Amino acid sequence: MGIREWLRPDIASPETSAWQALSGVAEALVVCAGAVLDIDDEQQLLQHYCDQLTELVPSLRLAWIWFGDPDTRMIVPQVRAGAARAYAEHLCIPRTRLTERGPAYRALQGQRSEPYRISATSLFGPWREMARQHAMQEVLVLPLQSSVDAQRGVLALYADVPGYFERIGLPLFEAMAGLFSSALSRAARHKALENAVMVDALTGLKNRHAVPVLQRQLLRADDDAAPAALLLLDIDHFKSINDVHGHAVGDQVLGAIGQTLRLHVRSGDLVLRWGGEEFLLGLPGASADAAWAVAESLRQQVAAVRHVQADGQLFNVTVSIGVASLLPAESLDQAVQRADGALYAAKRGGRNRSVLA
Ligand SMILES: Nc1nc2c(ncn2[C@@H]2O[C@H](COP(=O)(O)OP(=O)(O)OP(=O)(O)O)[C@@H](O)[C@H]2O)c(=O)[nH]1
Repeated sequence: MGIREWLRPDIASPETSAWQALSGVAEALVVCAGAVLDIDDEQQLLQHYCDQLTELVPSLRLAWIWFGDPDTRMIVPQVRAGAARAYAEHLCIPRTRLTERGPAYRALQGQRSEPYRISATSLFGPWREMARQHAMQEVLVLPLQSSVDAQRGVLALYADVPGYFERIGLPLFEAMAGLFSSALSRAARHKALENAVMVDALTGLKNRHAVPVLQRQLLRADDDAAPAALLLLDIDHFKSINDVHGHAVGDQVLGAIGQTLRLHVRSGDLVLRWGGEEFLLGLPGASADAAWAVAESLRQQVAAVRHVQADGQLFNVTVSIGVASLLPAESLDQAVQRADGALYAAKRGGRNRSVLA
C-alpha cells in the first residue's frame, strides 16, 4: 500500500499538518535506518531513535521504549525522549489484572496496536490524568520483537492531538516499530558473537575475554564484605606430557582437566582457561579456608583421572594451585597476581599441592 493511500483525502494536501507529520515520520525512518550502521550499543541506538522521532515528527510529545524478558512483572521505560519525557521518568507499570488489559502489556503480548485516547475517565485514570498534564491526548504502544533471541519490547508514542495516529496512518508507525525490532535483533546477534569470542575451542570453557563476566560474578554479592576467592591452577610438567605422549594427547589432557574442574565446582563458580595449561577459577562467597579446601579437593579429583596414551597405557596428571582470597578494595588483577605468587610457591614447594597467598 502506498503512503498516500493511508491518508484521507482531506489531509492529503502537502499544506496540511498531517502531511508535515507524515514527512517527519518518513524522515525519521530514513535517519534511524542509517544509524543502525553507526551505533553498536543497543540502548544508545534506541535512545537515538526516540530522539529522532520526537524531534522530526510534529505533535509527538513523548517516545519511550522498554525491552527485556517478555514475562517481566514490571515495565519501566529504559529510554525516553520528547518534550514530555519527564512523564516517562516516573512511569513504572506493574503487571496486574488491570494493566494486562492496557496498551503496554497488550503490545508486549504481541497484540495488534490500537491508539488509546487519553482521558481522565479512562480505565487507567491516574496515569491518564498525569499524561493530560503533559499535554498528551493519545497513546500508541507498538510491540518490538528480536528475531534472534526471546527478547521483546514495547515502543510507546504519545501525541498531543486526538486521532493523530490513525490520521497519519498506523502502518507507518508499525514500520517504525519494525525498524526498532531489527535493532534489537542486531544487538542480540552482536551479543551472541561476543559470547562466541569468549569460549575456548579446545576445552569449551570461557577464556580470558570473559574476565568482565568473572568480575561481575565475584563482585555480585550485595554485601561488600562478602568473601570471594580465586584459584590459579597449572598442570605439572605439561611440557614433558606433550614431549612424551605427543601434542594430541596433551590436548586431550587439557580437555579432560577442564571437564573435571567444571563438574566439581558449584553452579555459581566460574572456570576459565586462562591460557596454555593454566585455569583460573572464581569462587563467589568462598572464604580463604573454604577456597583452600575447594582447591585441595579439585587437586585430588584431577589427580584421580586416568588419561590414555597412544599405546593404550594409562597415566595420571597432577596440578599445582595458587589460592587468593579477594581483599577489600583489591582489583581482580591484583588478586590474580597474588594467586600467581602462591602458584609459584606451590611449584617450588614440589608441585601437586595448593598454597594460600
Ligand atoms: N598440547 C597442548 N600443549 C599446550 C597448549 N598450550 C600450551 N601448551 C604447552 O604447555 C607447556 C607448558 O610448559 P611449561 O610452561 O614449561 O610448564 P610445565 O612443563 O607444565 O612445568 P611446570 O608448570 O613447571 O610444572 C608448553 O610446552 C606448551 O607448549 C595446548 O593448547 N595444547
